[in-house]
Amino acid sequence: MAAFPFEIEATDGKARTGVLKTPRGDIRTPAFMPVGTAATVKAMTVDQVKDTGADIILGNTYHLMLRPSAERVKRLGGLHKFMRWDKPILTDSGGFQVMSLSGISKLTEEAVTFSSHVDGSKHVLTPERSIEIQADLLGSDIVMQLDECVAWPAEEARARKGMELSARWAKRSKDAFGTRDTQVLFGIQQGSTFENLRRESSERLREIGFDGYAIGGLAVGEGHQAMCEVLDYAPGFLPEDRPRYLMGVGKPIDLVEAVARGVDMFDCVLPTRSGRHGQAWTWDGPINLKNAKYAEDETPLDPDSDCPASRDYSKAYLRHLFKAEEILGQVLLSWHNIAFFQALTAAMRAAIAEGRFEQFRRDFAARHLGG
Ligand SMILES: CN(C)CCSCc1cc(N)cc2c(=O)[nH]c(N)nc12
Repeated sequence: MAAFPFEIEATDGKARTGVLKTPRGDIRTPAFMPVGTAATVKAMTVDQVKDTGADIILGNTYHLMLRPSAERVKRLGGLHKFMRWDKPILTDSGGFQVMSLSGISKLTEEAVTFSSHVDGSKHVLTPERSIEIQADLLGSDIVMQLDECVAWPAEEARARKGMELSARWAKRSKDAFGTRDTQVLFGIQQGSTFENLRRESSERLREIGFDGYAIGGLAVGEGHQAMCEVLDYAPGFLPEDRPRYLMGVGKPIDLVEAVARGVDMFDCVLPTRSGRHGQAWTWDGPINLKNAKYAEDETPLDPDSDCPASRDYSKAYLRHLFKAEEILGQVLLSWHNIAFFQALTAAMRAAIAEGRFEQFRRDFAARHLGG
């Protein structure tokens, strides 16, 4: 019996909508998880994040083990208490961030060893240590196995090596995690853009058995088209009665097209990172608020939104804040963008429940990409 029941309430084609029930609260799927890398969703308070409708946020093993250290977070009561977020948290296992953020790093069968991008200190991350950090020290609700995300493009032989290492680390992660009744462990499918490798990765993960399955190795530069081609088959290799989490994705159109192919959960830094740089995501596509055409535009980003950042502030004021490099601009636009991503997943959940997802998918693309 899985520790977290996953109840699929409706399907429409390959799209599903449901609820992942956890001790800290229900996660409505399709779900977008705001990224809270260093124990904060950047530029937002936890109350603002909650206000957007987010049911779960992401934390990061890599960042928190370096600063303030996982042991200190533990001494301070764990990640939920430390950052005052009492709903579910999913933590990534750290390997991906090591390869993309740290200085010198070495990857062997045993571990990833690397130097901190913060102070150059040396660190070792094994599947066992990553589980200890996530499950015992940070206290996250959804724990990710340690994996190797192979860079794109990859030769098949290289992709196979990474997939096989990740599968061996999946077993070590599961053995280290053991059985727990208030936390769950997700395996991560690898295999780059090779169907046979993705199938084999999935078979190995299913043999080991996980409470949920992530699709890794995408959103690494392959582009929307190539990602969708992998998603035409990759989700279907995973158990249909467990959540499927597409890591690091993505733009609004990526979420819609991935939901159409059977994905349930997403995380991406895009809404917060682009918000800090003046890009607002809307039903009509992204807009750059620094553009002079908004200088005296008194309309809000979305008058129909229940998010104050979307409903109550004029584009002219938001543009002013960015031109003046006022911190409030970054706060309001991060808040608006996260609220938009939550409104998008809520609209998809409703469309699937009402059997009209294909129409939603067509209408969204026409309006959002229409230009
Ligand atoms: C804040 N987020 C960007 C971090 C969580 S998602 C990071 C992340 C992104 C992508 N694209 C691929 C992978 C992957 O293959 N494996 C792991 N462990 N993490 C991944």
